[in-house]
Amino acid sequence: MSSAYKRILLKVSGEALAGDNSFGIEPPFLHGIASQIAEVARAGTEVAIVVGGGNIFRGMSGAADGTDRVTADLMGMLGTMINALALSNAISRQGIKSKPFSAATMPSVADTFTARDAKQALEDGFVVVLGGGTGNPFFTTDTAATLRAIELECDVVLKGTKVDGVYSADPMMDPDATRYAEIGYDEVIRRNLKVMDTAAFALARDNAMPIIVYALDDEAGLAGVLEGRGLSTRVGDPL
Ligand SMILES: Nc1ncnc2c1ncn2[C@@H]1O[C@H](COP(=O)(O)OP(=O)(O)OP(=O)(O)O)[C@@H](O)[C@H]1O
Ligand SMILES: O=c1ccn([C@@H]2O[C@H](COP(=O)(O)O)[C@@H](O)[C@H]2O)c(=O)[nH]1
Repeated sequence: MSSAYKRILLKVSGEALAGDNSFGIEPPFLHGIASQIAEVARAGTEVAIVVGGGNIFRGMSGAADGTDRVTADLMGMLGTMINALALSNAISRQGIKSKPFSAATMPSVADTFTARDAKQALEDGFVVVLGGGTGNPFFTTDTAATLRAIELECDVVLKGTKVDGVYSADPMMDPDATRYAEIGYDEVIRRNLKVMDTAAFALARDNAMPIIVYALDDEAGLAGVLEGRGLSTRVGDPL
């Protein structure tokens, strides 16, 4: 296997960890994703991961149910930490060194994220799994993924999710939606395509960080997507 990328930032959707359920972590899905990550790491690509938390708690829905937004977002960020611990452990069980970091200080749980320490861990051959999002309310793990990719000088963000790319409309809602093979940052923002939030796309644009959106259950797997096989959409400046 050969990949054009030396260091990648993989965003793993929290919802994908729940598999066919709407909540929690399903071990076969967790271990399937960990095995794809281990394959890529074994082949020499440095991998940093940001995990979402949609399978545990989303701040917006908590706030809609009456919890104040800041508290609800803190709960959401803690949810991503649960996923980060689970994924880091699953990667270690594949025989690949992995270290979780937390955006919030919780020393008995994980090292606190600093770009310096996370970069050092990557250079030492660890897959780093970054929980707690950006550490700030009113953000998402998509923005955290883009931010960390820039801080860690990654070559690309891979957004692994339930759909196989960016569509003209939400493909879960509109069966006539069509997939883009490639789309520019400004167009994805102008068309308000919701596969990632606008803040994440704007940060990526301003720092020329390319994003590849693909389905975590793509047959080609993460390794194949990195080699340009499988279905995906590249968001970025025209090649
Ligand atoms: N134009 C679009 N193209 C593709 N997907 C879209 C589009 N608009 C909305 N979506 C939806 O965006 C979803 C992916 O984003 P979402 O933020 O919900 O998930 P995630 O960030 O991967 O999950 P989590 O919050 O659990 O980590 C897809 O499942 C899809 O239904
Ligand atoms: O930087 C961040 C990242 C996340 N949150 C909260 O966590 C949940 C889960 O994250 P998803 O990106 O939706 O998977 C999110 O709904 C926010 O409530 C945050 O506050 N700040």
